[in-house]
Order: sequence, then C-alpha cells, then structure tokens
Amino acid sequence: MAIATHVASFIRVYRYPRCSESNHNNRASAWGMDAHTDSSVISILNHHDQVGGLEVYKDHKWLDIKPIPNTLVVNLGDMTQAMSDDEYKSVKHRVKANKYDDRISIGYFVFPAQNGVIQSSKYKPFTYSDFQAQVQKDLMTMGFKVGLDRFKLNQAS
Ligand SMILES: O=C(O)CCC(=O)C(=O)O
Ligand SMILES: [Fe+2]
Repeated sequence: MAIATHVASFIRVYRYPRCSESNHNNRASAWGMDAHTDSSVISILNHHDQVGGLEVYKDHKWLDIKPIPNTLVVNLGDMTQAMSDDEYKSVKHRVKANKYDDRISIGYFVFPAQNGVIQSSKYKPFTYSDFQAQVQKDLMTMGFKVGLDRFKLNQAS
C-alpha cells in the first residue's frame, strides 16, 4: 500500500538506431536496451507498428512482443510488485535494435510520490526516494540495478 497524495510521471521518447549486428549471437552492441525491470508503478508504451524488438522474460524464456496496431503495451513496474505483496510481478524486459529500421517508442511512466511510504508484507517500508537512491548507488558501485531485492524483509542489507 502506498500512502501518497500525488504521483509523478513523465513521457520519454526513444529512437533506437538500426543496427546491422542485431540478432547476431546476442551481441551486446545489438541491444537497444539491456534487460531490466522498470522502477515505476506502471509504464505505458506505444510502439512503431512495424518494428518489434521488445522482449519480455516469462517462464525462463524471452518472448517477442509483436506490435499490434493501435495498441499500447502496459508493463507493471517494481512499485506495483511491492504494493501488491509480490502478487503482480515487475516484468523483466529488454529491447533489441532492428536490423533494417530505426525503432521509435514512446513511454509514459508513472511513479509514486517521492516521500510516500510503500508498505508491504514482503519489503521493509521505503519511499520511492529511498528506492531511487539505492538504485543509483548500486549502478555506481556495482554497475547494475539490484532493485527490490535490496528492500526484501529478512535480507541482510
Ligand atoms: O522502448 C521500449 O519498447 C521499452 C523502453 C523501456 O523498457 C524503458 O524505457 O524502460
Ligand atoms: Fe523498461
């Protein structure tokens, strides 16, 4: 549950330049965006109708998300996972650059209020501000986002 009086949100527009190396043995250079979960509550994505590239990790496999015309993709983020006591999972996803075409996507990301306390049976109470600071710290010191695991109850910190 989040005690918050208002939320924050932003829109991000991406252009992933085409990459002839794409599909080439999972070469790092071919990835438009590496595997991650969003820190948001929800993320709403609008994709170019013809250019796919979004992949979602489900049942130990990466699945291609084929664009459907006039359809938005809604991803649940880390904050929804915490607020739902892990009932709804923050989906791991990544973006593959396209071999032939630039890829454009527009994302609308919704976040909790910075100082609203997120309480759950699975995680220590934290604010989005605490979460963001921890993510930044891990990125700087370890080079990757640890995310919600940092706040898990009964976890050494
Ligand atoms: O471009 C996309 O389809 C996804 C972008 C994304 O995952 C993100 O901005 O977090
Ligand atoms: Fe994402």
